[in-house]
Amino acid sequence: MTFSERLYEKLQPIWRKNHSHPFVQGLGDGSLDPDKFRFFMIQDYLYLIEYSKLFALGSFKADDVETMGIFAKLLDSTLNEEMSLHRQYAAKFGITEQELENAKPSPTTLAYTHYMLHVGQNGTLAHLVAAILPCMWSYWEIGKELDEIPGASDHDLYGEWIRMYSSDDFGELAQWCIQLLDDLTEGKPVEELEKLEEIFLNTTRFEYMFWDMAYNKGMWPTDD
Ligand SMILES: Cc1ncc(CN)c(N)n1
Repeated sequence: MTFSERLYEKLQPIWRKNHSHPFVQGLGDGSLDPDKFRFFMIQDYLYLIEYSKLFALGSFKADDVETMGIFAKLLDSTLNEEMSLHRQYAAKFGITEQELENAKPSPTTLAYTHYMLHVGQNGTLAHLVAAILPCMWSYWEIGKELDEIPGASDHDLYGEWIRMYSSDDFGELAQWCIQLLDDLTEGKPVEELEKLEEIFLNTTRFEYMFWDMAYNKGMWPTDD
C-alpha cells in the first residue's frame, strides 16, 4: 500500500463530513446563502496569500530542479489563476480592493495558515507536502463530486467555482503532490510516517473547520 493510499483510508470520516456539510451541499444545489459565500471568498483570499508562500518554501526545500519548477508553477497558478477567480467574485460582490486589503483573518484562517507555515518552515520537504496536500486533494474531490450534479457547474454564482476545482489542470497539480508525497515517503521508518500522517490529518481537519467557519461566518467572539 502506498502512503497516499493509507492516508486515503484514514481521511474518509473527515471527508464524509466535508461532503455533507451544508456549505458544500449548498454550493452543489445552489441554495447557499450568497452572503456566506462572500464571507468565504474573502477569508479564502487571505488563506491563499499565506498558502502560496508554502509553494515558495517547497521550491526552496526541493532537492532537484524539476521539483523546484513544479512548486514555482504551483505558486504561479495559485497567485494568478486560483486567486483571479476570487478577484472576479470580489468584483461580482462589489468587494473593493480596499476591502480585500483591509480584511482580517478569522481565528480559523489564522490557525490553519499559521500551522502550515510552522510545519513548512521547521520541517522537511515531506512535512511540508503532508501539510499542503489536503487543501488541493479535498477541493479537487469536492469539485468533481459537485460537477456531477446536473446543472451545478452552470449555476450563475457557484458554477465558476465548481468548474475551477473540478478542472483537469487543478487535478493534475493535486495528483503531482500525491505522487511527490509517495516518493518522499518510500522506505521511511514507521515513526516518520506516523508524524507525517498526523500533520496530514491535522490539515484535513482544518479543511473541515474552514467550511464550518464560512457557513457560520465565524469571527472573533468579541469586536474589541
Ligand atoms: C481553505 C482552502 N482549502 C483549499 C483550497 C484549494 N486551493 C482553498 N482555496 N481554500
